[in-house]
Amino acid sequence: MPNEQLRRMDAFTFPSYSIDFATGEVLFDYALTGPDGEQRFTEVITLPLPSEPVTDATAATLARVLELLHVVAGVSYYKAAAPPRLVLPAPLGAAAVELVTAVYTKGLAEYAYRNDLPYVLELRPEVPAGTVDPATPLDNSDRRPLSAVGGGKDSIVTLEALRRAGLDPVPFSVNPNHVIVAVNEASDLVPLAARRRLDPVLFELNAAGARNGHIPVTAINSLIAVATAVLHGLGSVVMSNERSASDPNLIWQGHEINHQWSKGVEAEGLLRAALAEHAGLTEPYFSLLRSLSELHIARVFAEIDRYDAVVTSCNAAFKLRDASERWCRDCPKCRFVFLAMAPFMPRERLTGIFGGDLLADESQVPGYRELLGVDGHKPFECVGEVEESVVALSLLAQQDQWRDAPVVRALVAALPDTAWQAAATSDVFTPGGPNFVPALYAKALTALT
Ligand SMILES: CC(=O)N[C@H]1[C@@H](OP(=O)(O)OP(=O)(O)OC[C@H]2O[C@@H](n3ccc(=O)[nH]c3=O)[C@H](O)[C@@H]2O)O[C@H](CO)[C@@H](O)[C@@H]1O[C@H](C)C(=O)N[C@@H](C)C(=O)N[C@@H](CCC(=O)O)C(=O)O
Ligand SMILES: Nc1ncnc2c1ncn2[C@@H]1O[C@H](COP(=O)(O)OP(=O)(O)OP(=O)(O)O)[C@@H](O)[C@H]1O
Repeated sequence: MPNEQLRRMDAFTFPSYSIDFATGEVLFDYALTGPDGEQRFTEVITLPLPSEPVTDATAATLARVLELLHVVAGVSYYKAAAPPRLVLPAPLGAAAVELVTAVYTKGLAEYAYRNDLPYVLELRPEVPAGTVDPATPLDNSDRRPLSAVGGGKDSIVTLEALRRAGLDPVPFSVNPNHVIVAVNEASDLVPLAARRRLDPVLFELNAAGARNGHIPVTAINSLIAVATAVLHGLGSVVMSNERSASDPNLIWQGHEINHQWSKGVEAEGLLRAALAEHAGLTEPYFSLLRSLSELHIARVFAEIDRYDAVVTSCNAAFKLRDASERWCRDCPKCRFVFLAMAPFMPRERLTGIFGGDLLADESQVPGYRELLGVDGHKPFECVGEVEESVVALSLLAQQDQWRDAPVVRALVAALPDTAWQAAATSDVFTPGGPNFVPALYAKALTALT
């Protein structure tokens, strides 16, 4: 469909969804509609099947989770045109509507900002009139947790915290690539995996110049994880989203623009409330690392060495096409994670993990200046706060192994006195902020930190 026609689309709808219990295949249909006709999409998600037959009660709860996932996963296709109307397929309760509204506004805020589409920040879904039958309550909170694994340091810390506390986690990933497979192998735990296939038509539209941009992928992966946990009779889905994920990159048109919005604590609360209301799940989902800073997580990770040969936090390794093998060593996330780990491990170990020494490479200085708040705003990436980078740098400046590294010297010279004063009183190693971690799990984290 030509781009001009896409731009004239006036509504995004959700025609149908279905699940096949023989294959685990879930089909989600979407449509962009407008004066020139419609553009249909089908996303396919394949859930891992349990060995036991699925009971009616499980199928009913699963259907409720999939109803939420159908609507949330639509963001990938909505964004190809960003029409003014978002027309939901069925009545929803207040908490579910709040989640959906936030996913399409706050979750698409970076996309709205980069494409200069301020109305997306104000989008309100049209909800069909009617009531929703109350969900049957399901309390699986005493079952084995499903631990989402993204291949990076954060989910490794969570997996190890749960394992060491005897909680017997089941690693789980959506579309595990070779990095995630290697992390799971290093863990010696038996993982579950779901497959997610975006409609190839989306890539054709992208190539032809359709609107494109960042989407709240963690909200989608999280609901796929909850669906898998329900299907397998497992307990809570445990995420590894850190404190700083809740902090915005910038303010635009009076709205917070946060690249990591669906990793933040607001999204976590909305998802939990929607799952409780719509699916009856009492303890479905939380982030174990919510109260920790990235720097704190890096310090904990340094105590664990069984994943050194495989851990990869760089997003370039997770692209659908032309992915890097492991760390690309030239993006904000590589720079930040290198800086965050450096104070807590021998230089040789760190350069072994990354395949190179970023603090020896002066071409990295401009990127590090952004992370340290000297230039520009916090990059649109999964990186910690400026304060965390400054604290890491101040620790490096005190260590013989790093003090004379060219990048460390250049950055120490670039930072104003005020930044050092802020670092000196920083609370980055003091857990804090709101979280939803149940008491049993909080103990698992405390034991590791
Ligand atoms: C790997 C990555 O960072 N991808 C972002 C990148 O996409 P790119 O085109 O370079 O590569 P692909 O990921 O292979 O995607 C191809 C196109 O497919 C569409 N798409 C992909 C996944 C999806 O769920 N829905 C989609 O519509 C999209 O049109 C792509 O062009 O740039 C894109 C545009 O800015 C980003 O949307 C891609 O981000 C992925 C969705 C992704 O998985 N990103 C995570 C690594 C990520 O950014 N995580 C955040 C958490 C953000 C959150 O709130 O959840 C983080 O770690 O901070
Ligand atoms: N493919 C995936 N399948 C399931 N969960 C995922 C996937 N990718 C990321 N996640 C989860 O989403 C959350 C955010 O991902 P993120 O990439 O920030 O974390 P990570 O890979 O654990 O660590 P790092 O921040 O070091 O990259 C984490 O809880 C992670 O486990």
